[in-house]
Parts: sequence; C-alpha cells; structure tokens
Amino acid sequence: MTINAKICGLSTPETLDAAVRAGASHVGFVFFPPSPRHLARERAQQLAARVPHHVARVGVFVDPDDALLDASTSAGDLHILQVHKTSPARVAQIKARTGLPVWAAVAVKERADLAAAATFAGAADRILYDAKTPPGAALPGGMGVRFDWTLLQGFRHPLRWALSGGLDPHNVAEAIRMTGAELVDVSSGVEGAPGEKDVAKVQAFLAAVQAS
Ligand SMILES: O=C(O)c1ccccc1NCC(=O)[C@H](O)[C@H](O)COP(=O)(O)O
Repeated sequence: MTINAKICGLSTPETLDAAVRAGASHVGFVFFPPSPRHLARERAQQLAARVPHHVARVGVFVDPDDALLDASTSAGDLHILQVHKTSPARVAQIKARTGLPVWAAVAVKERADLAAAATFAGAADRILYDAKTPPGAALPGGMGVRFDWTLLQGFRHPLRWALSGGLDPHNVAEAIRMTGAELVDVSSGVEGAPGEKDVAKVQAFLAAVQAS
C-alpha cells in the first residue's frame, strides 16, 4: 500500500520545494493568525504557484468565516480545506460554498473522543484524527502533541481518514504500523523551531513513510 504524507505549515520556498522533492503527497498552508505558520494570502499564492500538479495543496483553518474562506479560495489554488474546531453543519456549508473537499479535524485524547468522527459523515470528505491540545493552548493543532494510537485499533472509521499529532521521523513508522493509516500529517515534528521547517527532518520523515 502506498502511504501518503502531508507536510503541514510550510512557509518558505526552500522547505516547500524540499517537501515536494522528497515525495510529499500533500502540502499544508495555515491560515490562522495566532499560528507561527500563518500565511498572508499573497504569500500563500506565491508558494502555491511552486507546487506541481500531482501534489495537493491543503488550506488549514480554524472555524473560518465566509470572508476568510472566500478570500482564501478565490485564486483557485487550494485543492482541499482542512478545518479544526468546526461543527459538522458548518463543514457542510463550507463544502457547499467552496465546492472543495473538506477534511474535518477530530481532536482525540480518549476513546470517547472518536465518536465525533461519525457526526461528520455526509459532511466531510475525510477525518483528520489529531491530538487534543491542552486546555488554554494557543493552537488546536501543530503543537507536537500525540495521542494513544491504540485507540484507533479496531475502530470502525465512518470516513476516509488521516493520522496526525506528534508524529516525527522516529515514530511515524510505528504509528503507521499500529493504526494502518494510509495518510499521515506532520508539522512540528519536522521543525527546528516553531514555524521553521527543517529540510533534513522533512526528508527523514518522508523516507520513513515511504519505507513503511
Ligand atoms: O500548525 C498549526 O499552526 C495549526 C494551527 C491551527 C490549526 C491547525 C494547525 N495545524 C494543523 C495540522 O495539520 C498539523 O499538522 C497537525 O495539527 C499536527 O501537528 P503536529 O503535532 O505539530 O505535527
């Protein structure tokens, strides 16, 4: 089975190009001002223009309003929208408004959290299981927090899905083995500092995924 990988929160041409060259299937651009990975629209457009057609460009949002969605999608350079802290009803609206596939993040700490995945059936195109960040944390994602992957074992997934949260070049093979993920997503595990991707770590992560 081919396992795909999304490198999230890319913000420079050098690291974006490195992720593409090393085999990322998806690249993520964050549109959330409190994040160290936040991109202004113009910057995102410049980066998106560098991405070859076989690599999917994912816009990452936190419960976006229509104005942000419209501004972010008007150039037509996003293929997928990934939304955090967004209700199923709003996910359905976003999909209808933009005509784009939508991935809904489900924040996981304990088994009961997985029940939220089913509420997105008929609304989202994919579930991104991500670790629940601590109460009061600045960000709902991109914090390098992982959850207990055994929670996904035997779980009947209501939709296609991806695994995220605290992955890095050293643990991603084990995460894939334990969960059977067909798509993995990483941000801080391939950074040298918050918001600064490390090319060697990006390459090591993608090599570990490809060897799985
Ligand atoms: O990365 C961010 O700054 C971010 C901000 C707000 C919402 C989501 C965000 N990231 C979403 C992602 O897809 C991350 O890759 C995912 O949460 C995993 O992050 P990490 O645990 O750091 O690998």
